[in-house]
Amino acid sequence: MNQSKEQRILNFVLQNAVRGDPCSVVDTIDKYCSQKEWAMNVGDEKGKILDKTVEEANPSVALELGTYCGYSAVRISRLLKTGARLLTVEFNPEFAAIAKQMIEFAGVQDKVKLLEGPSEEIIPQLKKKYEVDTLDFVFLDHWKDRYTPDTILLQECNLLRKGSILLADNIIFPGAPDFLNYVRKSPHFQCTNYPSHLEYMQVEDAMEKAVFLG
Ligand SMILES: CCc1ncnc2c1ncn2[C@@H]1O[C@H](/C=C/CNC(=O)c2cc(-c3ccc(F)cc3)cc(O)c2O)[C@@H](O)[C@H]1O
Ligand SMILES: [Mg+2]
Repeated sequence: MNQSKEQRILNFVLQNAVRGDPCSVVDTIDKYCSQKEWAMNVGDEKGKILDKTVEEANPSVALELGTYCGYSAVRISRLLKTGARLLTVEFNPEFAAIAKQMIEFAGVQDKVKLLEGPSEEIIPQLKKKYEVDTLDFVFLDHWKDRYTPDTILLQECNLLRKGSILLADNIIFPGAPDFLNYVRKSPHFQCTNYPSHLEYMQVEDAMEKAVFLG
């Protein structure tokens, strides 16, 4: 049975990156996906915006929606302070298996907890089952039509606090128009737009930061 693209990405990392070195894992995925096969990792240009936002948030507890191969989970967790943790949600079992191996190879498994299942099921479990009080940082990079319902769900579950930082990928391409509308019109969010480019391409894209005001 021939391999999936995601399996090929993982194999390239296992053969070319440095075990235990998250930066080398991130760089190796970018090398593969820019030179051999495109894949929907946030990439290095938008990744630098992600880095800056994570550093601004300096989170104790971070959430990622849409793990995929684990590129941004490795990218985020490499910046976390001692004792801080990232919860990342992925409902495709094949992708979750790839991401788990990617996270372990990078050596960040003690900082990252991969939660398998749909976000609308996982989010309501975060407080009781995963001992979350509130989230300091949320990275939205899953199906674009889920950004808004999940942002509403996070509020309904009391998972956001004054100053919680949400960062959403793909505001322009593929686009998340209803999310943009929702957060920009809401009195509960202070929004900032970060123009960039689609990963590995010269196509316009952007990220949106939405700070919860309580
Ligand atoms: C049910 C809620 C829910 N719960 C848990 N996991 C969920 C989930 N919904 C989705 N997932 C997982 O998240 C990942 C999906 C991510 C979706 N991302 C894009 O579609 C995207 C596309 C382009 C692009 C495509 C084609 C182009 F031509 C150009 C650009 C670029 C980008 O950066 C992109 O992020 C997968 O692992 C899903 O299994
Ligand atoms: Mg994306």
